[in-house]
Amino acid sequence: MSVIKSVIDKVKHMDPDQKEFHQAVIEVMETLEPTAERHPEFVKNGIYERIVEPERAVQFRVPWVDDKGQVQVNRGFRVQFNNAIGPFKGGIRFHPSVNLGIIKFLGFEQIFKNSLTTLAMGGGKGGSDFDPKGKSDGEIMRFCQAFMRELFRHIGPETDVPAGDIGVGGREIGYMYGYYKKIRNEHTGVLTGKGLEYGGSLIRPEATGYGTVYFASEMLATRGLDFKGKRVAVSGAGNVAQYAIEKVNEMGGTVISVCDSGATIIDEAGIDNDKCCYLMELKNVRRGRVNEYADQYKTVCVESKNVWDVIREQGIKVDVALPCATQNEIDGANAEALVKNGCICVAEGANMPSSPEAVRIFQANNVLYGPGKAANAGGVATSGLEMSQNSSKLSWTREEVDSRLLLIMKGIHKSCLDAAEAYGKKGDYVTGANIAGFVKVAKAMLAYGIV
Ligand SMILES: NC(=O)C1=CN([C@@H]2O[C@H](COP(=O)(O)OP(=O)(O)OC[C@H]3O[C@@H](n4cnc5c(N)ncnc54)[C@H](O)[C@@H]3O)[C@@H](O)[C@H]2O)C=CC1
Ligand SMILES: O=C(O)CCC(=O)C(=O)O
Repeated sequence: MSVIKSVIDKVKHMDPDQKEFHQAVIEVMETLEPTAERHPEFVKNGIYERIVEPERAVQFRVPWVDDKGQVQVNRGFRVQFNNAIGPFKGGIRFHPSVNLGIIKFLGFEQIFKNSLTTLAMGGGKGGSDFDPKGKSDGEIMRFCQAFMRELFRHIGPETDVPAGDIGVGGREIGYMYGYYKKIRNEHTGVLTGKGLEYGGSLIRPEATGYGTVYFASEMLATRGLDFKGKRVAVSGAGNVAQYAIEKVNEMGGTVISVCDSGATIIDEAGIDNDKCCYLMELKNVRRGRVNEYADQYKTVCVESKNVWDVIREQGIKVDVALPCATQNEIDGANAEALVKNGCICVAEGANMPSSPEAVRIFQANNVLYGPGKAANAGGVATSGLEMSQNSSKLSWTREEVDSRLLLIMKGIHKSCLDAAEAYGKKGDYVTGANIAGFVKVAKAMLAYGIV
């Protein structure tokens, strides 16, 4: 039996209930088969067996008091997956669906993504099953403080540097950083995504969305195409979606959709910058739902369905798809419909938003398909730039950070294509991203011996 197959079997056997983690491991491992042939030293030194096992996974109790004075208890996680090439690095997710398997899938993906950025960052991820929806600002603060009350002992600027993800934005990072500073009595780059006043980097809020569009633009350019005049479907309405919309508008495309977990909006006239500002205020300040956008601009609003279901059911034409909400939001039927409706490019702002069947359909139909670990790496890359600024106690201009982000995204695009070609899979961004990300980490692990 090949080492890859036995690693996959073992992962399934050890944690049978962690289906998202299995999905991520299978997707990566199946493309790494040729690396095992070309690098027998990886096999001999158990690199494949070791890379699927986190360095450590911490689970903890998060007790906090709600506005009614009642004690609530949530579960917190930090999975420190791999620090071969730098401190553990990856976001924190607050969402009711969070469990150990989901944090492991995200932490595993982060290893390869962070490696692709060329910066010195290992892979990690954390989160809680806490649901921020409908919570008051005071409740959010008390929860963030309770979460950091345990997390602080596991992280540090040279050890593990968390950031935001679903349900964790600037406000939550502020509360967590403030509490860390209080109990550690030190001002240090232990979190990224910080406010500009206390060590944050310009462009970090924009970076994941902008980076995804930069990546898509590179993919389109391989076919002599660009965003001008393209109809673009975006899902989600949070951090990644908002700045993807802004950048698509700048590049001359028209964004026709957004969604949250309550509804999908189809705006045939396009979500221009004024409407995007309205969306940002609605989501980031008023913490409202997207159906208010439909009331404001008299657009289509479909309750309880995601963007991809609505596109399929209504036969909506789309040139480019930017899924920016959550994992497995595009299933096989949705992928078939996107292909049928003319989609030529999919760049994943979210982590693993396409099911394995959807990925197969995109690839079989010659759709330019950019997996999340490559397409959305601009966020963590800019977190790496925030770490550099914190270490040197400098703040770079917006132009400097944005130009570095663009260069990094172009570099990732090239590494994916180069690795794919070198391993006989020309044009396959999935294989390219996995192999390019993996080989660097594997060589570092090899250098350390068995530790
Ligand atoms: N924030 C960042 O820098 C990065 C985020 N990502 C990924 O991008 C995705 C979005 O993250 P953010 O924008 O940061 O989070 P966010 O919390 O700001 O926004 C998430 C959006 O997706 C929607 N959403 C979540 N689950 C949904 C569901 N089941 N159906 C429909 N809509 C749903 C939410 O309503 C919200 O509008 C996630 O997959 C995250 O892991 C990836 C790289 C970096
Ligand atoms: O900026 C970071 O460290 C985390 C970004 C993240 O969570 C991701 O890339 O999925």
